[in-house]
Amino acid sequence: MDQTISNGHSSDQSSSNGHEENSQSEREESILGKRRNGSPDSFCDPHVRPSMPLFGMDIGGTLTKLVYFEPDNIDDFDQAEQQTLRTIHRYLMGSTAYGTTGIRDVHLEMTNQNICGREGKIHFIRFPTSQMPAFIDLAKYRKFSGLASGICATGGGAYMFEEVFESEVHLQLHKYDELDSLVKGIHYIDRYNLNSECYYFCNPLDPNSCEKMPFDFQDPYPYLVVNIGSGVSILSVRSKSQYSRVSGTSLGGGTFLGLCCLLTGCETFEEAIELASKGDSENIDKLVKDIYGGDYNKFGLKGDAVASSFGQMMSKEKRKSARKEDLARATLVTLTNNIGSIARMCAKTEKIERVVFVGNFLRVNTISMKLLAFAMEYWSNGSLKALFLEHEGYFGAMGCLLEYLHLNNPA
Ligand SMILES: Nc1ncnc2c1ncn2[C@@H]1O[C@H](COP(=O)(O)OP(=O)(O)OP(=O)(O)O)[C@@H](O)[C@H]1O
Ligand SMILES: CC(C)(CO)[C@@H](O)C(=O)NCCC(=O)O
Repeated sequence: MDQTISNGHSSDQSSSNGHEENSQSEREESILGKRRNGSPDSFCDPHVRPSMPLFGMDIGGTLTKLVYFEPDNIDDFDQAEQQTLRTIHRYLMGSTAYGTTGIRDVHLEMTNQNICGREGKIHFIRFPTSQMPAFIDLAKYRKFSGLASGICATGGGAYMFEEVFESEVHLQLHKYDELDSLVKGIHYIDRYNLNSECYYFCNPLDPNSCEKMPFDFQDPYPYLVVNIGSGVSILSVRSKSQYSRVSGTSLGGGTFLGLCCLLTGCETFEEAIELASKGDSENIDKLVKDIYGGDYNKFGLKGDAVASSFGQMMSKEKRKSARKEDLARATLVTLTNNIGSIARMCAKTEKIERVVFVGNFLRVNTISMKLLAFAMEYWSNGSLKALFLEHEGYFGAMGCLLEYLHLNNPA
């Protein structure tokens, strides 16, 4: 299969990086500005009906995320579309698990959505990108080639798998840039989620009273996005249509999972997080007090701060007594703190106070979210706020569908 995959075709994709045309941003302003949380306005021009079904797919380095808009009233469509929609409905809605690895995140489903004059629901589905050959076989078998609308796709895989989709499935991928899509998806989902999308952890410095609280993200600019996927991209977002990628690091969610598998023999992300939840990183890391016997006062370093991640592992004895749980926890803490530290420096350089952490690394991972909340507050003396979004890793997939609707349905 590798032989049939092309790496090319990227040159026709222009990067917007904050230089989107005004007409596009004004159009979006007028579209997105209309409604917040559930008023009956339509997302785009209700007179221009895109053909169904509507899918958006983000093919990432580790996970593929799929959003599907399911119209409520299937009887409104012509016969051919009805047939396709019923088949999709039977397959996708019949279950919450597909094969051994595909999952529909039912808790994230968005109801009462109005896209181009159609009421419906948005569904959120994910599977490992390593399963793409099986997905392509399924698409062939289920005759996805009949989908008049094609599939909107983003992420590196939109480029890598474009040719194989065309030659094997006879399906065109409409490609969109992953970071443009990410920003668009964040703005749409935050605005149109009937439940609160954005949250923070209050009292992050006190483990006994630290708890999740809703955050009003209505007037968010400027803010930093830290997208923790396989790798990490950091964006400075100045308005609905203006952003730039200010930094990134290859030490991301993929690094956590890769190192954890190596060090503990675990096989899945869920297993790695479960191990970490039972571990103690202080058995693995060297703390300031392990070096100073207490605080390093001159530069405000508390004795409990980590001086050297994995620093105890230079000792043979300590290596012998290291438990899998401790190693998993130390790996998680190391990666999280490093990302937090880079995010803090970017926020300082960009003179930004709100830092929004997204990406599937944060899935079922309250440990990292609380650590990031703590790190932002503690190391900035309370001037930075860590924010989180419920739809974690799905913004790119949502955003690329929106890009398609904008381009094809100018308001
Ligand atoms: N079920 C899962 N399987 C594998 N990794 C998972 C899972 N759930 C959460 N993760 C974490 O999420 C990360 C992937 O996040 P995400 O889907 O946002 O990125 P991606 O799009 O695959 O990567 P990139 O954007 O860098 O191409 C993994 O590296 C891992 O740390
Ligand atoms: C390469 C991407 C953008 C793919 O999503 C991501 O994995 C990433 O931002 N990696 C970090 C690359 C770097 O800036 O070092």
